[in-house]
Amino acid sequence: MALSFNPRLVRGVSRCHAIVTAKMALAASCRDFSAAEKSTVIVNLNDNTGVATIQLNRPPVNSLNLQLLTDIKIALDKLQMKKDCRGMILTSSSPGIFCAGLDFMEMHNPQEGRAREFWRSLQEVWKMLYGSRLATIAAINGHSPAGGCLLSLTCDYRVMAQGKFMIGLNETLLGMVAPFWFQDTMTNTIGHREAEKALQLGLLYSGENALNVGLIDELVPPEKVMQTAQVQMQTWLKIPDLARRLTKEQMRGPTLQKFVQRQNEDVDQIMKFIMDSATQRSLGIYLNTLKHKQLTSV
Ligand SMILES: CC/C=C\C/C=C\C/C=C\C=C\CC(=O)SCCNC(=O)CCNC(=O)[C@H](O)C(C)(C)COP(=O)(O)OP(=O)(O)OC[C@H]1O[C@@H](n2cnc3c(N)ncnc32)[C@H](O)[C@@H]1OP(=O)(O)O
Repeated sequence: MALSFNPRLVRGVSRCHAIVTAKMALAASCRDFSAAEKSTVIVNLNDNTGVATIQLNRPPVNSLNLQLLTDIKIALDKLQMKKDCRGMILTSSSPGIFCAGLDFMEMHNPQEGRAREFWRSLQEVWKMLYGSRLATIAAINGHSPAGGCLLSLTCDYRVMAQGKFMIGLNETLLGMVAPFWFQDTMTNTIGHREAEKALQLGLLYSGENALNVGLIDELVPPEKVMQTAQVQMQTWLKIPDLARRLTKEQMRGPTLQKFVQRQNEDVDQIMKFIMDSATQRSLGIYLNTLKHKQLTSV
């Protein structure tokens, strides 16, 4: 079985059971494309529809560490090389949490070499997703702060689960500045004025408010998130691939070009920032706040 769990992190047997059940249900018409035995993603491609699903599978919160980023990249590489794959739905195997953003363990007192590799992997995953030839839909089945929000923003369409879930780029709450390409992705989605507020205040939106500002496209009951994403995917796949893809390239091209020009500079800036003792102090304070559950949404 292609699942590996750290028992300390798994909250109950029911979650494990749900994943196994979901895998069995998909097995009939789908091929398993998971990167490796211990992969932190579950990947399936439905041969009939040409639609793939990538499930983030790193309990308890799918925080993005080097391994998860690497596995996402491998999965995307494989899918994009398959001619018959036309669409991809990005979701989580842990209902209630889409993705908690970057793994604090990669950010808190890191080794510089590892930190560089980590940041380059994040850049690579963003670039691949934002420029993907596939039609992409985020099925946001839970909380989606910071890097989780960024992942969903790379997709062409976002469906989110109703409930007490939060989504947004909350970097300033951590005493951090969302890099320019996080900011650009946000601005391209919700417009300059709303992004200015969202980014400076580190706003975490409720589903309703995210819908109001255009951060997500649909808000549905949790059990309907996947189904809604699949129905929506049919709309995107009705459009001839080449026309849709070239339009996406033209719309996103300037953002991607700006990114490529400044990619190395971005790594250097992030390294300077993350290796600084004041940053680490402020991150330590945030981690302490997190333990006491003071995060709220607007
Ligand atoms: C090398 C480069 C490094 C840094 C780059 C520097 C600068 C760039 C600028 C900024 C970029 C930032 C992008 C980010 O993504 S930063 C991450 C921001 N994420 C958050 O603020 C989310 C924090 N988490 C939460 O709010 C909640 O956990 C939740 C809402 C997602 C889920 O709440 P729950 O109540 O369901 O679960 P918890 O009990 O809170 O968590 C369970 C468990 O998981 C741990 N955890 C949560 N989030 C993270 C995380 N991001 N990384 C690692 N671990 C995380 C949490 O501590 C709990 O652990 P324990 O069970 O207590 O051991």
